[in-house]
Amino acid sequence: MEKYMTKSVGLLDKAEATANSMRRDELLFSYKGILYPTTVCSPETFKALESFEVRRNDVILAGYPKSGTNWLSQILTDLIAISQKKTPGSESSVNAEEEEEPYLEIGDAEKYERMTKLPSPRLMVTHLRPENLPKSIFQNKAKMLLLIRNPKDVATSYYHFSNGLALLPSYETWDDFFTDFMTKKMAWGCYLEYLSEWNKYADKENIMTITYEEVKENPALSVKNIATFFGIPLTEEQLQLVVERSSFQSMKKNSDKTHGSFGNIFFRKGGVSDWKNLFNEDQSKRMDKAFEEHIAGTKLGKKLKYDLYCKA
Ligand SMILES: Nc1ncnc2c1ncn2[C@@H]1O[C@H](COP(=O)(O)OS(=O)(=O)O)[C@@H](OP(=O)(O)O)[C@H]1O
Repeated sequence: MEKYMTKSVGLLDKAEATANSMRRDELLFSYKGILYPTTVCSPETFKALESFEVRRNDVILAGYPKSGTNWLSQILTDLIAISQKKTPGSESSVNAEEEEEPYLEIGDAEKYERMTKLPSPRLMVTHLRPENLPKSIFQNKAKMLLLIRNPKDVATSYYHFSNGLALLPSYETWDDFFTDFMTKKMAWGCYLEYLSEWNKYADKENIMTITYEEVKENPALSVKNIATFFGIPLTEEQLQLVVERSSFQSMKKNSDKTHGSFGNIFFRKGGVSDWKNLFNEDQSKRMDKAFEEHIAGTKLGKKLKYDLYCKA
């Protein structure tokens, strides 16, 4: 059997090879009204996920695609290592035997059985909407970090990602992508609906919401707050180490180890406001209107500071 540096890279490599021989209209399938990539998700896995038992001390990161989940996942991995008295990034902090694809809904249906053998705390990442997560997450009150990002940058990042990977439908023009983004044709569903659904959970005490923009603005304070939420004490030195290792430059530099040949696709620009290079005035107004209608007045809507990050 081939050996990959991480399970995720192996899975992605295979998915890309399969996707290369598929027609564009075969790349996504619909499950309970939401589209997902055929090469990495399946109805069997979704079915098996329903009865997965989440433990109270599992660490869960939820975020729509392109909201910075790889970034926050790196921060959480290091914080978990620290909580286990290991040095982040050291050989002893990684146990390849115990590794499982961290994205909950990605992989084969047997993964949940394998995960029952993993020690606590298990880190899980998901792009799913809350109603499609296993009920045990909410019943067992596992702590969850909900990551959100301004919708214009999410769309921009998603556009480049769709054209960078074979497993997602690619687009000849940004205009075509924008139309699909606004009409619910994205893998993992419509982002504004995602925000609206998660907003129903935003007041729960076991959920902490954080924005991509606030982590970018003040990474040290963000890491500190995340550690406090998960009950992980940190020395100043450990805090600096986590911040340093999770900077865009460090992660991009290290990406040949973590993401193989996909590094440049997952770590593209890592900034705020790149949307200004793609959106025309009309598209910008259309997003403003949709945001105003569906999200602006909600708790998550306010947290996104839309006027600051999405208006010229
Ligand atoms: N360390 C760090 N700092 C700042 N920004 C970062 C970092 N790591 C990843 N990124 C940016 O996050 C975007 C990808 O989001 P995801 O990781 O959620 O993508 S994925 O859906 O899991 O593929 C994508 O955003 P864009 O650069 O705007 O495309 C990544 O570059």
